Amino acid sequence: MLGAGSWGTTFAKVLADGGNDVALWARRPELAREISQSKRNSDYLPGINLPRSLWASDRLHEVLDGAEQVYLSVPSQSLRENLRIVRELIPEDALIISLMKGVEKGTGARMSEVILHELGVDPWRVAVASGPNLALEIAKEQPTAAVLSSESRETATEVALTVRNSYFRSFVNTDVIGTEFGGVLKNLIAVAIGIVDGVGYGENTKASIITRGLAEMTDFSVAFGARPETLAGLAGLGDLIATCESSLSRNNTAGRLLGQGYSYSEVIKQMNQTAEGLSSVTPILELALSKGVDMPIVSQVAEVLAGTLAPRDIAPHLTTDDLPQGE
Ligand SMILES: NC(=O)C1=CN([C@@H]2O[C@H](COP(=O)(O)OP(=O)(O)OC[C@H]3O[C@@H](n4cnc5c(N)ncnc54)[C@H](O)[C@@H]3O)[C@@H](O)[C@H]2O)C=CC1
Ligand SMILES: O=C(CO)COP(=O)(O)O
Repeated sequence: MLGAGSWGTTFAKVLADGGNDVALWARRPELAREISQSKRNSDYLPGINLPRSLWASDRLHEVLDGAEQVYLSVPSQSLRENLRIVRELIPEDALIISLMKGVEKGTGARMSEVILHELGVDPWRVAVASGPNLALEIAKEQPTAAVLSSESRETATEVALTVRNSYFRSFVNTDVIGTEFGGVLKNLIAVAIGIVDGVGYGENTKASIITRGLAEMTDFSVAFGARPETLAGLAGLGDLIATCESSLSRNNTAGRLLGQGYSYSEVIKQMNQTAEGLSSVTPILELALSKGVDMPIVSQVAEVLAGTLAPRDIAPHLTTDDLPQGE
C-alpha cells in the first residue's frame, strides 16, 4: 500500500483483517515507526488500533519487494510524480489498484489513465476501488461495500476476493470510467452540499442538489463512455449519499467552511487532509466543455471557489434555468 493517510491506512487494515500480508509505505519515517511499533496512526485515525500484522516503512523498496498487488492512495495531484519514483520497484506481474478519487489538473486524466501512462502496463493489470467508504467509519469496522472495477473481469474478481472481510463487502464491474468518475464527481456535489449547509439552507435544498447532482454526474460520465447503471450503484449514488450526509467528509467540510464565509485560501489553510474535490473542479469543467455537457452545480461551485458567487446565491440557481427543463 502506498500512502499512509486516512484511506491508505484504513484500506491496509481492511486487507490485513481479510487475512492478507500487508506492508504500508509512509513518507515520514516517524509515521512508519508509529504504525509498525504502536499499531496506531494517531494523526489520521485517532483511537483506532491497527492489526498486529500490519507493518509500515518509509523505504519504498522494502514495501514493494515481492508485492502481488500494489494499492495506491496518495493525493491525486501527486500520483504521477510518485509513480515515476516507484516505476522500477513494482514487481513485474503485480496488479495495480487505485483507491483515489480525483482527476489530474492540466490533463484531466483519471487515476487509472495516469497509471497506464506512467507504468506502461496492460489495462488488465489495473483496477480501481470506489464506493461509500468514509475512512473513519470503516476503521471502526462499521459495515460497508465497495466496487472493484477493471477492464478485465478476472482482475476485478481477483482483487475483490482479496478486498473483503467481515465488515467490508466487494462487488465487481468492468466499467472503470463510471466507477472512477462516480468517485470524483460525488466530491464536487458534496462541496455544493457543504456550501448550502454552511449558509444554513435545509433538507429540501440539499435533496434537490443531490438529485440533480446525480443527473449531472450521470450525464457527464455517460458522455465519456460510462454505463449509467454504474452511477446508480455504490460508486455513484452510494458514495454520493455517504459523502453528502457525513461531517466526516473533507469535501463536505470544505464546502461548509466556504458557506460560512471563509475564502478558498482560508479553507485550504484549515484543511489538514486531502479534499480532492477542490482540485478536480477545474479539470472536470474543462472535460465537460469538451463534450458539451452542462454542469450547472459544478459550475457554481467553481464560482464560489473563485469568489465570484456569494455562497448564499448558489442554491436558487442550482435547479433552475431560463426555461423549465425536462427532468
Ligand atoms: N479518506 C477517505 O475516507 C477516503 C479517501 N479516498 C481517496 O483516497 C485518496 C487519499 O486520500 P486520504 O488518504 O483520505 O488523504 P489524506 O490527506 O488522509 O492522506 C494523504 C496521504 O498522502 C501523503 N501525501 C501528501 N502529499 C504527498 C505526495 N506528494 N507524495 C506522497 N504522499 C503524499 C500524506 O502525507 C498522507 O499520508 C484520495 O484520492 C481520496 O479521495 C477514497 C475513499 C475514502
Ligand atoms: O470518498 C470518500 C467516502 O467514500 C471520502 O470523502 P471525503 O474525501 O470527502 O472525505
